[in-house]
Order: sequence, then C-alpha cells, then structure tokens
Amino acid sequence: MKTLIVAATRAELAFFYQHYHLPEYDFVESKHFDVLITGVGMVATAFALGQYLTKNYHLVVNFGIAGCFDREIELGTLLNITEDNFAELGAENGDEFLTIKDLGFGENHFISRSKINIDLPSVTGITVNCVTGSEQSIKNLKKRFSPTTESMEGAAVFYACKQANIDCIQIRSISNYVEPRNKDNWKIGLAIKNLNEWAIAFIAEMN
Ligand SMILES: O=C(O)c1cccc(C(=O)CC[C@H]2O[C@@H](n3cnc4c(=O)[nH]cnc43)[C@H](O)[C@@H]2O)c1
Repeated sequence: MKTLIVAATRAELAFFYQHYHLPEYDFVESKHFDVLITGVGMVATAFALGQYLTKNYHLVVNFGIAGCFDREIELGTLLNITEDNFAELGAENGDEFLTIKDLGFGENHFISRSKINIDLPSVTGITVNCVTGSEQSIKNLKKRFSPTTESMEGAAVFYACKQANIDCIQIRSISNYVEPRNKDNWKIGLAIKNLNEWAIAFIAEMN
C-alpha cells in the first residue's frame, strides 16, 4: 500500500517535485507514494480527496505552510499538527459560538491516530475559510481553541481520512504569524524550503 501526499498548492512542494523528478501535474503516481495537489481551502480539499482517496493508501500526509499564533515559535519552524478543528463551522448565538458538534450535526475536532514517530513538536491547529486578520478574531479563536497554527485545509484532510478510515498526519511549516494582514512579514520561501527538506527525508526514510 502507498502513501498519499496532499498539499494545497504545487508551490508548497516545489523542491519535493524537483527531487523526485515528478511531472508538473496535480495528481502524480509513483512506486511508493502518490501526490495530490488539492487547491486552497476546505472545499477544494474535500472534493479532491473525494476523487482520489482510495483504500490503496495506508497513510495520508498533509504538507503545507501555516500561520502561527505563538510568537515564541520562529518562522520556518516545522510542526506536527496532531489535532485540528473546523473553527468557523457552526452557529453564532449572540456572542457565543456553537460548534457543529454543539448543534448535533457532527464533529469539528479531529485527532491524528497515526502511531508513526514524528521528530517534531505536536500542536493543535485550526482550519479556516478566511485567514484570520483582526485582533478581535485572534482573541476569540485563542479563547475557543488555544490553537498554535492556522491553515485552510488541515481539518478537512483529517475529516476525509476519518471517513475513509485511513491514518493521517499533518506537517506544516510556519510562514507567518496570525496578525492583521501584512504579507511583507511572511517568510514563505524559508517555510517551503524547510518543509520540502523534511518531506524528502521523511519519504526517503519510509521507503
Ligand atoms: O505567495 C507565494 O509565493 C505563495 C507560495 C506558496 C503558497 C502560498 C500560499 O499563500 C499558500 C496558502 C496556504 O497557506 C496556508 N496558510 C499560510 N498562512 C496561513 C494563515 O495565516 N492562515 C491560514 N492559512 C494559512 C493555507 O493553508 C493556504 O492553503 C503563497
């Protein structure tokens, strides 16, 4: 059985593609692993996984960059997101937020059940449709989830893997702090370089 590597954009796996001489397609098959580029966001991710996630895979690895709520963590740091949450899926009730679970319609919190030993700090993430960019939203999200990271896909990958009963890990490299938007502060190049080096070593070790 193979590993399915999932990322939102091909740019996030650029050096990985180069290293393995992969063709520039959004779904690439190779002997030990396949790669799926889903597009950004939960909808695109869920649709792509609905098309490609089959029982041929024993493991899904979601790679990407992410925002970070913790200023003690340096940009470019790699983290293992072992828990993730749909942060906006639910209902407002005045100032209170009711999750999809509170409403009785399903789960908003996912935990990786993988037993693979990952040499990175384990943290909790949130997954959003709208990148957080106001002090009030940051305060609310910290209160509700105590998150370390924010992405736009993570919890959707965990959700799909749970539905398909396939183990999943999520590795993200910190490109920016979650703050009022200022793309000049983002270190995307550094985050992608570190992410790809780790991904190449991880896949080499697994096979
Ligand atoms: O501008 C570029 O060169 C560039 C190259 C590769 C990827 C990007 C992206 O913007 C990828 C979007 C991707 O990043 C995740 N992300 C990163 N920071 C955050 C954040 O603060 N909040 C939420 N998501 C974040 C997200 O998963 C997107 O899929 C740009």
